[in-house]
Amino acid sequence: MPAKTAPSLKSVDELTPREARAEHEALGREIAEHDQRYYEEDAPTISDAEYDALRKRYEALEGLFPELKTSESLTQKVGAKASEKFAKIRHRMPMLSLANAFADEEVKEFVERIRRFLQWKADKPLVFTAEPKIDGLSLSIRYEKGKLVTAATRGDGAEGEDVTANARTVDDIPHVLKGSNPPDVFEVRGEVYLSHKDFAAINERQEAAGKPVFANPRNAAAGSLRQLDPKITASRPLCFFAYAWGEVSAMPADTQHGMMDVLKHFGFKVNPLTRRCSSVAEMLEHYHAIETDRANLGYDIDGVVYKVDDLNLQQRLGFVSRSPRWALAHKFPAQKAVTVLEGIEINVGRTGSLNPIARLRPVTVGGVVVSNATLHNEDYIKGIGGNGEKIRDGVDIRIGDTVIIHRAGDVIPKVLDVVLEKRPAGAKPYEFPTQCPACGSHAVREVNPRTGKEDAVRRCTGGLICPAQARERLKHFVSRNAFDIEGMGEQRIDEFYEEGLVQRPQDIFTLAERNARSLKRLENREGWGETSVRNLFAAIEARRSIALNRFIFALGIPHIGETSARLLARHFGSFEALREAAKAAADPESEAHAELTAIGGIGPVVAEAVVEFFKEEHNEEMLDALLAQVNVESMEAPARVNSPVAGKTVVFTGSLEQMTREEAKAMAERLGAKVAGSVSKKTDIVVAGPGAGSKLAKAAELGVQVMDEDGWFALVGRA
Ligand SMILES: NC(=O)c1ccc[n+]([C@@H]2O[C@H](COP(=O)([O-])OP(=O)(O)OC[C@H]3O[C@@H](n4cnc5c(N)ncnc54)[C@H](O)[C@@H]3O)[C@@H](O)[C@H]2O)c1
Ligand SMILES: [Zn+2]
Repeated sequence: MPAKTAPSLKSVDELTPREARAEHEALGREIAEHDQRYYEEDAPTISDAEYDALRKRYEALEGLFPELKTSESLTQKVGAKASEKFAKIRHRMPMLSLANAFADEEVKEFVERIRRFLQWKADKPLVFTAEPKIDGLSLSIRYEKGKLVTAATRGDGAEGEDVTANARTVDDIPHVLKGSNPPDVFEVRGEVYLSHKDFAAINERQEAAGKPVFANPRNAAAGSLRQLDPKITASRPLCFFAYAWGEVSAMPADTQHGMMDVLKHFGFKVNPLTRRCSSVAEMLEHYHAIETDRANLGYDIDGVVYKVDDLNLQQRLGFVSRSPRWALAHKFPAQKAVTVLEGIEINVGRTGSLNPIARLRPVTVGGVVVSNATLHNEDYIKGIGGNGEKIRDGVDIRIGDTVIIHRAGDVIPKVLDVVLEKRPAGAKPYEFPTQCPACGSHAVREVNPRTGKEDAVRRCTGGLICPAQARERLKHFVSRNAFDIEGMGEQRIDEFYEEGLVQRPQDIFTLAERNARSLKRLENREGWGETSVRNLFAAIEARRSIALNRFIFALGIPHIGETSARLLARHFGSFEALREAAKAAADPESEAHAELTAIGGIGPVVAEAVVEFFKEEHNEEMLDALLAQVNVESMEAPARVNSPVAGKTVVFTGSLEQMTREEAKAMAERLGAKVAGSVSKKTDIVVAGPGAGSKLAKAAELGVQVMDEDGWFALVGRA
């Protein structure tokens, strides 16, 4: 979090020049930090409305103290510098921002200003276009002789990021201009955005993969376009609306709306809600119509953009520092409403997170009836969350409270504040459940061993038996490095789960038997035949016997990846031994507990997860049923490996050329070494390939033995 500027209690005109300078400087720093998060990292920490308020104050300071307005001022700048991660493209015509307005009155002033500037007669109509302001990120696409040659983000307006390969994966962006006679050079500009539906799907996938979710569709769109790997961009269904242009060798129209028709002609989508207006009243009418329709559009917009229609007049009007004089963004007010919190429900996510949902007395916000809102997490309700995730210090949220809800562009509204004066007598602090409402298992907040901090999210420990998580867990269970059942992909699991055929892991192994008995036979499924069914059953049969490490990994115990599974398998040799030890280790004073935590490579977090897993009665039942179906192969008691690296800790760094990282790791482990991710005093050997950086430096500093790949092979042989 940036240092929050203490909100000055004084209005701008009460400040001394010194105070103004100090505040201007502090605000500038704060805004720059938000810009960095928003433009560079695609992860803002404050809402756009809050950001706009900071900007407004900053501009007001410069308005009254013009000496603060230097060329370094943020009022002179657009966006943020292009990221170093990308190649740069210099814009032949700068990509600018837009002046903002919030009140209807400001729209009137905007039109009057333009009339004065052009000395336009009072009774002569002046035409504007009014169109939705799409909340995405702008992109400039250059076509030469009708062919797409480059695509760049706005960056700081002068220079953007080269995202050509990524832009080519967007369906709405033609690779070749359609229609006839495109200008030799035609730079098309517009907005890349994501629909609400696709945004929700992307976040679901992010969550399922344990990756951070995006705050809103804009960030998700920006994060998706600004990828170093165009394949990732291609997997995200980005959309594009064209609404402007940069360099054009021969202008094909002389009005804004005429240019929209041209863009359409060349194969672009242009927004259908664009209107021509010839008075302020018409502009405002269209603004309010769009505002009312906003929730039904299926994508985020954050206002309406007015533009002078006549391109000659646009030319005459020109620019003021960072925005054209002929355009205005009329933003929608943040949408807030007051209602009563009637209850709190806990929704269990696909990865076991317990998500609190506010049940609200239905209330209309911006034309939409809202009856649910997110409460984020336990700490948010308690009023102790960090990271801006709290309403106000120490203010908790209780059932019966009168609350202020906020519906921003995002899809899920949130509870923003509590009206404490209206708290009913006897309202009690909310007790967050410690058991999963979906399966009854314990729900815990993990402690990050590195920071010692509790995770904000409470998670169900039910794993495979929790219906809320079952599908994801089943997918993991059959995945490549677990049971690896051919023909049981993610989609099949989804189908079988929905049809009630496979809901628990053991069901997979009774599928053939049940099929033989049932009338509802797999052979009768659409697109299936005897052969496909036979193949599936054969694939399942082939896995009735499984290696111990794979079996442990397949269980999906939190924090047990392949490596820990292998370590546990090697240490205990059989599943029964592991199970017994884990149960005995429930007593933290026990020998078994000491033994578990002493296994090399198994830290306290993993040990705790193992203990928790075997503590659950549901898991025990599932295991009994599963073990009645499959044979878990025992492992030889760990052979004392006799190799020059046995018992040593090895770190691989840099790019390896003779083996993959995984191979290297497997090899070292086979030879009895422990492979670590970072260099510490405990490290014995660092194997460094080309490009090794900080780890190499650290090794030198600690005096750790360093060798290259050849050195490694010389030491351990090519076995
Ligand atoms: N929350 C944060 O931390 C944070 C930080 C930085 C910026 N922001 C947000 O970004 C805004 C400033 O960004 P900005 O400089 O891009 O200005 P802007 O978003 O207010 O307006 C300019 C942009 O509007 C877009 N646009 C969408 N539809 C358009 C249309 N039909 N015609 C023309 N342009 C259209 C273009 O991409 C253009 O670059 C702030 O007002 C704030 O809302 C938020
Ligand atoms: Zn559960």
